[in-house]
Amino acid sequence: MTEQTSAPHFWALIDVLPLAVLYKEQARKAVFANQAALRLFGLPAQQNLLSLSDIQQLPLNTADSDQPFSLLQNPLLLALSGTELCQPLSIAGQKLMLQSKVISLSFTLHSSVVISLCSSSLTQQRLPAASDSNQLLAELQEALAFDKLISLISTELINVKASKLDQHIEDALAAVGEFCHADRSYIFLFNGDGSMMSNTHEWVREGIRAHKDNLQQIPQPALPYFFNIIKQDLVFAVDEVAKLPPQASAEKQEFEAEDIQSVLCCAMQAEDKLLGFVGCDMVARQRNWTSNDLRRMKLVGDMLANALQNVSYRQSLQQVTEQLQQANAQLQQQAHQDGLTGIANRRHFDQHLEQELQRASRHQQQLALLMLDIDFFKAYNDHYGHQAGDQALQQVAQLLQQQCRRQGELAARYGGEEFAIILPGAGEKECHTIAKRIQRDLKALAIMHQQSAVSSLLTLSVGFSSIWPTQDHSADRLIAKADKALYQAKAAGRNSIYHLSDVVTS
Ligand SMILES: Nc1nc2c(ncn2[C@@H]2O[C@H](COP(=O)(O)OP(=O)(O)OP(=O)(O)O)[C@@H](O)[C@H]2O)c(=O)[nH]1
Repeated sequence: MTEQTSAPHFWALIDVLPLAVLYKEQARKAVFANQAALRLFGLPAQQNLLSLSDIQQLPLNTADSDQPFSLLQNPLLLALSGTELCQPLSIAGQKLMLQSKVISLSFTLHSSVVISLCSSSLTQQRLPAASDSNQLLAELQEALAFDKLISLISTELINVKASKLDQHIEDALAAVGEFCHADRSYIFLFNGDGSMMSNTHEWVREGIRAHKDNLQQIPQPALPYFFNIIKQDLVFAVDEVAKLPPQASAEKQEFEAEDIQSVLCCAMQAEDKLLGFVGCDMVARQRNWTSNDLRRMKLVGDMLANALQNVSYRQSLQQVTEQLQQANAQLQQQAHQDGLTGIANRRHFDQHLEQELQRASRHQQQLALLMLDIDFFKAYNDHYGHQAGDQALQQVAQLLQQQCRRQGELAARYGGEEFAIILPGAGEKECHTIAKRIQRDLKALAIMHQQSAVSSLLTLSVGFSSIWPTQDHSADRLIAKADKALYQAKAAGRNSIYHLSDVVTS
């Protein structure tokens, strides 16, 4: 017995009652049967914990025709799923009355179902009349239909996409509105600190006025009684708005302005956080809310709260993922970029040259490398200052970048005032043309250099090498070749273009 409850005294008492009792905490699977129930079903005294499949096997027949119940109409299963019943039936020819109640006991976290089976003669006066039986049947069918619909919607809601959430919420609101015979059902969500609420979704019966648009950002002081009750009790149930207490005058005024006669709201909580509430109104007539209405509303509230929470988790996860991806891309770019000039840095240059060498070797294409160095740059720095030197480096870098228009072409800062350009597919003639164009464009920028020995403007020297790469070619060899040509251009007087030993002065 200790398996299904933390209150053994309570069970010791129930166990010896002469009345047959079945008990199930809603969060647990097993159903506890007391001694009288076991005797009634002809089960051994020790088998006081029954599974749902044990329950299905019990010899239960209809009261009038002694036929076994179909699965969907089995009153024990209906009662255990939370439908409150008062129904005649027969067990082994004995006429009995089944009564079930959903209750909350202080020592259990969840509500529980208590089912009693007693001789129908004891409850003769409470037996339903023929018309009541039809009513009972209609209620049962409705309860069943509601449970089916809700389990369908909740299955859909488990992994609902943000784009489909609104549709599913509206379906759930329509279901709860219909099954609670309400005229309007809705969801309100609280803002971050719970000081304001807004109507986010609404369902209205045909002919009933919608109010959603007028119910946005309602502050707590506007409806203080309602805010307090829903936050403290998690349920706000009013059968007759006219009978609201004096301290609820603001609420009464608001409800009357919306022609509301009865209201039922249940909090939506996720992980102990109050997200908002789901509720419904009676407009055309007044209604005394039943425990079934409350159960349905709670069920829908829990379901929607979970769905809203899941979608919000997934959205924030997606947001964080996107931020991380952006930060990663930025880091990646920074790792490949020269801080001063913004063009490729030496690390990027090395990787790119290696890739292009392999590609050129695979496709048997030429690959050219230009090395470019500003002339008399120390003198420029000394004369115009380091900051002006930085600006000149940036201008040159931009100019070189503009030369790289085709796929695979890359301009990089090789180090200090030395730059490099990788030109896949370029032969000597093309390299020379590009080098000339660079010198011409630099001249057009007209960066003054009074201390230069070759010109009054900033100039640069170029060395290049163009090869047909094979497996044996290494990046180091290509760089060494272009660098040697650059050295020769410098030695030959600067502001020159050199291709190994062939000097072509500008
Ligand atoms: N402003 C600035 N100057 C730099 C930077 N990196 C290197 N330099 C300077 O570039 C100058 C290079 O001087 P050298 O290697 O003597 O060459 P040079 O004066 O250009 O002479 P040649 O190359 O022979 O024409 C040095 O004064 C460095 O301080 C930089 O990021 N900013």
